Amino acid sequence: MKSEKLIDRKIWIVDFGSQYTQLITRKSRELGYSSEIITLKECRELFANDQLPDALVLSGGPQSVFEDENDYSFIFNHQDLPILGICYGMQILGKFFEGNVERGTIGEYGHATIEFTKGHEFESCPDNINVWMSHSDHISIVPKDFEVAIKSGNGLIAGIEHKKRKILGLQFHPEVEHSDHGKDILNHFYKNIAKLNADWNASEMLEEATEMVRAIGDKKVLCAFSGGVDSLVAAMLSHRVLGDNLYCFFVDHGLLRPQDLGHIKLLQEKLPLNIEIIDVKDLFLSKLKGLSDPEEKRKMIGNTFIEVFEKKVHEFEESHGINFDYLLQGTLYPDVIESISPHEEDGKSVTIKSHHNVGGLPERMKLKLLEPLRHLFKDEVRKLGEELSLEHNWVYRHPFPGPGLGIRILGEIFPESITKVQESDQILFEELHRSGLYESTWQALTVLLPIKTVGVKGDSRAYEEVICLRMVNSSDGMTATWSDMPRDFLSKVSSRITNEVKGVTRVVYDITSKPPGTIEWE
Ligand SMILES: Nc1ncnc2c1ncn2[C@@H]1O[C@H](COP(=O)(O)OP(=O)(O)OP(=O)(O)O)[C@@H](O)[C@H]1O
Ligand SMILES: O=c1[nH]c(=O)c2[nH+]cn([C@@H]3O[C@H](COP(=O)(O)O)[C@@H](O)[C@H]3O)c2[nH]1
Ligand SMILES: NC(=O)CC[C@H](N)C(=O)O
Ligand SMILES: [Mg+2]
Repeated sequence: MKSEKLIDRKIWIVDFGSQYTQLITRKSRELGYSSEIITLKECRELFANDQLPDALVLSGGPQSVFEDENDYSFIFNHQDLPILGICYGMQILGKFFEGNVERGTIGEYGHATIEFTKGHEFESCPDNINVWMSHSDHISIVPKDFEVAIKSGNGLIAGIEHKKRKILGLQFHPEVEHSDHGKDILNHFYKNIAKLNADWNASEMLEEATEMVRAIGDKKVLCAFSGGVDSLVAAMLSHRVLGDNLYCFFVDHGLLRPQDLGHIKLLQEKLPLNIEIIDVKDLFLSKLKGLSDPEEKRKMIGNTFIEVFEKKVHEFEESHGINFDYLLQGTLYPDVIESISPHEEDGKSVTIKSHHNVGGLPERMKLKLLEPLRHLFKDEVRKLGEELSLEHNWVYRHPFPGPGLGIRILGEIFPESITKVQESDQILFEELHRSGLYESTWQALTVLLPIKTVGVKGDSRAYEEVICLRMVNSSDGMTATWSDMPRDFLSKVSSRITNEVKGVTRVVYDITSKPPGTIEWE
């Protein structure tokens, strides 16, 4: 379900299934334009209700226009609507406006040079630039009323512009990092062709998120509060509206690090929030006993979270006469995007991992979800945290997943394995802080590998387990590269872990990016 707020967005991006669609939103927002991804179906419904954006972007996509039977006249009949077609989106323009699209045989993948034609120079772009291509079909004859605006190094048409209307087609992907001046190219479209004004900034984001909370009225809200950036920002902005109607609960499932409980206690002391710690360590451990499959573990953790909150709801009804209407969570846009799919009506995409907080609530709970950050990316949430004047180190705290160490102990979870990860994690963070490297990586963690290797400790043979260090750089967790940490630091952490953590003889460093790896190991 889309929020009604969607119709206030300046730019809508119709998703045809490109792996880069999400980046178009990001880059547009970085340029200061509010934008949101929608499906073609949603676009058709909104247009049918006379709801139009200030500009529409048609994304790339894996299919070929030769197999596309959609009628796009509902879009193109709007003479004044600024439209940008990227890759597949440009081929849709080519077909609709009766140019010629040729089915590709070899394709053009990777870097290519492009050149702007005379009269079509783009602001802040030099004449020749390097861009990222990923297509096989191409436009061979420019449609009527269009001109070639950009040519590629190998003579193909790389961009077309309508002579009178505000329509631009690009065969390459300006949204990816590999395209030089990609953001300038998008900006040229928004600013000089579509004539939009930038409107997206921290106070606008805060106002919009607050409005979602205001809209629920005088209701009791149960907040799933982890102390992580997302739920902290969600709770603090909600508290300004809800005051005493907001009740925060922190679930101690026993899969936490020492730093997490410390952080919660500090927040309890320093914030105006009403935060209760629910100790359910034994419940979680008993539920997880015997489980070793990652998805089974994740689902069990997710369900147990719900069970714990359900009990709280009853307890408050019975003992305090308080009825909760809403569950407040720090769900972010990437979680929401993952559940949008252009291909299936019900919007289900392939499940890589079941996140503990997006499984939905059972019918019987009657709680509605309140997710004021559901339109934002992590770095935007951090900006909101700053706008709310929250302490810098709270806002820039590394993310920590809801299932906690449960997904950092591969296979079955035993109490001794929890201790090993807790202790190694503690050492890693002490050293990150000591060396001033905490903010040079986006997320740091240790994983326990349940395999034994031979080592030598104090002249005797050791046959013990392995700790893997993982540190990554990212902006929103959707993609990541491994952090190239200084050798001295890695060596210090490794020797402290093998010396101080019982049962660990070997430390390895994970040098896998995402994709193909994910950040967590399960
Ligand atoms: N231990 C917990 N107790 C209560 N709620 C939790 C707990 N862990 C996670 N949640 C809920 O699940 C949501 C998603 O978790 P997630 O880790 O993605 O966000 P976060 O903890 O708020 O921020 P961060 O990503 O920085 O760790 C949280 O916003 C919070 O609502
Ligand atoms: O709240 C959460 N519940 C989860 O179930 C979950 N799984 C992964 N993560 C965090 O999400 C980011 C991306 O992780 P992955 O690359 O492993 O999918 C990383 O920051 C992970 O720590 C989770 N957060
Ligand atoms: N990336 C794309 O949008 C590709 C469009 C189309 N599938 C092609 O191969 O040409
Ligand atoms: Mg967290």
